[in-house]
Amino acid sequence: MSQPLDEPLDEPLDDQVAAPTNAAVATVQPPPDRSTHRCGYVAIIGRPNVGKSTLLNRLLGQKLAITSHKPQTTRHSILGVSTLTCGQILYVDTPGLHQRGGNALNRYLNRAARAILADVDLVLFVVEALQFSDEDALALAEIAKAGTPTLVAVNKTDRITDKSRLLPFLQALSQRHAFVSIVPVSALKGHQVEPLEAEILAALPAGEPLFPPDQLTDRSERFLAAELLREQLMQRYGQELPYRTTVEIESFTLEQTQAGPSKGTDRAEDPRARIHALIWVERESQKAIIIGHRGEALKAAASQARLEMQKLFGRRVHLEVWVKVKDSWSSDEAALASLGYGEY
Ligand SMILES: Nc1nc2c(ncn2[C@@H]2O[C@H](COP(=O)(O)OP(=O)(O)OP(=O)(O)O)[C@@H](O)[C@H]2O)c(=O)[nH]1
Repeated sequence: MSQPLDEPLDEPLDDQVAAPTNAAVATVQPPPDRSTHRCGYVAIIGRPNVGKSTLLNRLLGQKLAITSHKPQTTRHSILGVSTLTCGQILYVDTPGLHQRGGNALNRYLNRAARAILADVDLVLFVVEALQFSDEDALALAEIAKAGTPTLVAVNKTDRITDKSRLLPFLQALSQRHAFVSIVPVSALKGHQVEPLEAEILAALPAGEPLFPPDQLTDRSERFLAAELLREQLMQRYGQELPYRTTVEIESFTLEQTQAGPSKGTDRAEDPRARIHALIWVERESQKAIIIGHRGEALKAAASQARLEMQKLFGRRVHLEVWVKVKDSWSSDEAALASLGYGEY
């Protein structure tokens, strides 16, 4: 059984729609010598909810990774490409390392984070100012095991009114591991992000760019569409329900909205994306909650997701969303693999 939306969610294109460009360009002064051009992979690691995805979006200068106030929003690693005048930084956002290793999804998330740690040039370890929990210690233990050079971003400094409290925290942190450096930041407010970026760049090996300068990610629009819909589920529904859901893009096609070039230009209009998405839940009762009274809840979520997709893709989007029940998808390894959680 599936539930379509009453009406298509196809509204006029927002004037603010921007193509995915890399707005972080030229935040660091280029060194005169071209041979110092740097390029490398940086894994963003930390416990759930510490602000990894928010920091990645800030470093990229635009939203790529989804965020919410709930822990474990990130389930897939995602590559964000930041092309600067004197280097290219390839950020890998990872699912938060966590202790609750219980079900198949959690085991998958930990495996994913560990595999990435061993395979990058630099680790950006994100912790929260004045907080160092058992989960942070667990993440640091994994980092130490991998032996990769590590820089720390001490995030959420905007929450600390008495900044003098930070110094002893930073000193204690420096005793825990031989970090390359420790930089206090606020990903939310954008404080100290440029000095952090300069430190990251300086710690990368010399090398030519691996991606074209206008490429923001290696992930497809299809993948990003699923993530943007899942973000709405994380942000809008109760504490537990989002963890019992996942999103699958059943079809993603591009259709030309006009036969020839747009009026007054010699360029054909960008093709519109036509997306059919499935939201998988584990029980009929969850399906009813996702859909809401007369479909209002689902319609609001899908409508916002569609606007976010248009912003990221820089093209019009027609989105149809259906909700289906798949029993215990999150605890079954085979079901996980069928939903795209099979890389690690
Ligand atoms: N006050 C404050 N809040 C922040 C900051 N950075 C992130 N947050 C908030 O912290 C919450 C979690 O942020 P995310 O970026 O989703 O965290 P994450 O580490 O990617 O989370 P996981 O997906 O669980 O791994 C969100 O509500 C953010 O708005 C910050 O610098 N200051």
